[in-house]
Amino acid sequence: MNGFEEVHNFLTSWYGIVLAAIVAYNVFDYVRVKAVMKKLNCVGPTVELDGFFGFRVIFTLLKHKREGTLVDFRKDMELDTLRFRVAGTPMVITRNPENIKAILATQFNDFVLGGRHDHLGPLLGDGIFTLDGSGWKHSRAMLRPQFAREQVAHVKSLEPHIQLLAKHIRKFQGEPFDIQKLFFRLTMDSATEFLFGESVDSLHDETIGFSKSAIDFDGKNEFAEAFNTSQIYLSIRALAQQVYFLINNKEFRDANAKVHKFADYYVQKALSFSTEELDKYSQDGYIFLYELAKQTRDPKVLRDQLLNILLAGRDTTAGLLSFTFFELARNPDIWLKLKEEIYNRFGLGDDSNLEDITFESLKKCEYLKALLNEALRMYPSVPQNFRVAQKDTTLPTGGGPNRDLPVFIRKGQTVAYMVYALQRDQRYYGKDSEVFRPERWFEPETRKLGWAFLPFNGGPRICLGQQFALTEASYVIARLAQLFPNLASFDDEYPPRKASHLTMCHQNGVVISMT
Ligand code: HEM
Repeated sequence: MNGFEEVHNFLTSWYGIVLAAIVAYNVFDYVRVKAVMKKLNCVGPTVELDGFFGFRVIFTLLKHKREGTLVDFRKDMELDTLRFRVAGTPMVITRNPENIKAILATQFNDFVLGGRHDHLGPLLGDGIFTLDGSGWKHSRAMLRPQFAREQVAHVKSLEPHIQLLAKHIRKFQGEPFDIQKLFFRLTMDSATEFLFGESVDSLHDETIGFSKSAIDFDGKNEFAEAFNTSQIYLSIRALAQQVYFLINNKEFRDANAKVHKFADYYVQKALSFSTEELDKYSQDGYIFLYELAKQTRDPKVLRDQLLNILLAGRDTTAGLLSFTFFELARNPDIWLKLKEEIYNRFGLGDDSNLEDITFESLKKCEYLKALLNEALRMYPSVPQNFRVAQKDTTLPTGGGPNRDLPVFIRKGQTVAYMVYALQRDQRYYGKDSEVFRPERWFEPETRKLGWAFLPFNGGPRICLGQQFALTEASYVIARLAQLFPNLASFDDEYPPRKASHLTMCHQNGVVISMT
């Protein structure tokens, strides 16, 4: 066979055709991308050398996850914006505030949530947190008014949960305990009460004299645990990206079924009431489900939206409280200043006037506000997040030799934005950006931060529960300062190891003592 015949045979074989198609596709794509980049007046993202197709990155990420340093990975990267591959899949990451503003606000319509609906769908269905486009718009329009009304009212309903939390703390009699575990139970109880009209009472247990048999219906006791289990699987599905469907075992499906059973029970109860009855029951206290049931009678819509909000609001608030107490316990001077403010405004001890602690009066506690800002800066509950380009587009800056030209983002490209890294960047927070210092929030520099402080996101998808969360966290902190003036840390590791699932918390808990 001569050379010509060999080439002819290769080109007409199946593998020859496949290879030629791949080459042709890549040439066509290259030419197309060059033309689009010229039209959009931008350059390609700076590409980081990432070894063989970026397979090394997977091992690096897993190592960081195991060690509780996943969010610290990339924090100190030299460039603001770059592209690297994770097991062959290109990913652009940025911590530049201008780029983040473009993704979330000025070029909002160029980006979508990507695979979130597939990853979280088995538990959350179609709701504000999982939907894009018109489905999201509709959800947001429906849910927004509920938050405006709720903001003012909800501190009173927190007090019974605080009393239970205090019982748990007292039972340790000054010995060290993990307060993070208790905060996760507290926020589950308060969130279920606010959303469904009845708490799952996960803080009720034998150790403080409650019997487990005191339940209303089958499934209530299992709910909190099932929700936690399901959330772990959801975070693994989100990590698994395109192969998310492989994570779908019986434990996950059973946990979802238990959560749905619980939610369905309350949805059916709400649907059995007329509008007048719903109004009457709401008079005693705000119930999210009952307000929503006045707008829609569709049980699936009600269930999905409630679970979306529970997922968005519960762990985030528990994480904020846990990190705040972690730092308070390590910093006696900050704890002292906080107590001074709380005692001056609301008094001290069991007999302080609870009526004085309201949404409005908490907002006037400037040191408490600075403390929460600082906790959200150093430990944002959502430390990194993703969007996917739904068309060829650009990010405003980070490309070219001086890293100041617009960067090309192709359709389908995942862009990760690193809030944790951004909020510890010395360019915005100064040389002591790694120091927990609430006082910085009284300095003029922090007024100019703009998009460099983003714990609640920005743009049209900004957190709906921001005021709700800050009010709840403020109330819990103020009440604990009144009830337990003495606080000590038993965590000897700093910086703390952080577990990063869908949200961030302490990998090893927050061990403190309180009396
Ligand atoms: C410290 C507490 C909280 C933090 C740090 C926080 C942070 C965030 C962030 C970063 C997002 C954007 C997620 C994204 O678009 O990918 C978000 C969305 C959302 N949050 Fe929060 N959140 C907190 C508490 C709450 C609470 C208590 C609620 C409700 C009771 C809530 C309800 C929501 C909802 C409904 C969304 C979706 C908004 C939309 O997509 O239009 N959040 N939150």
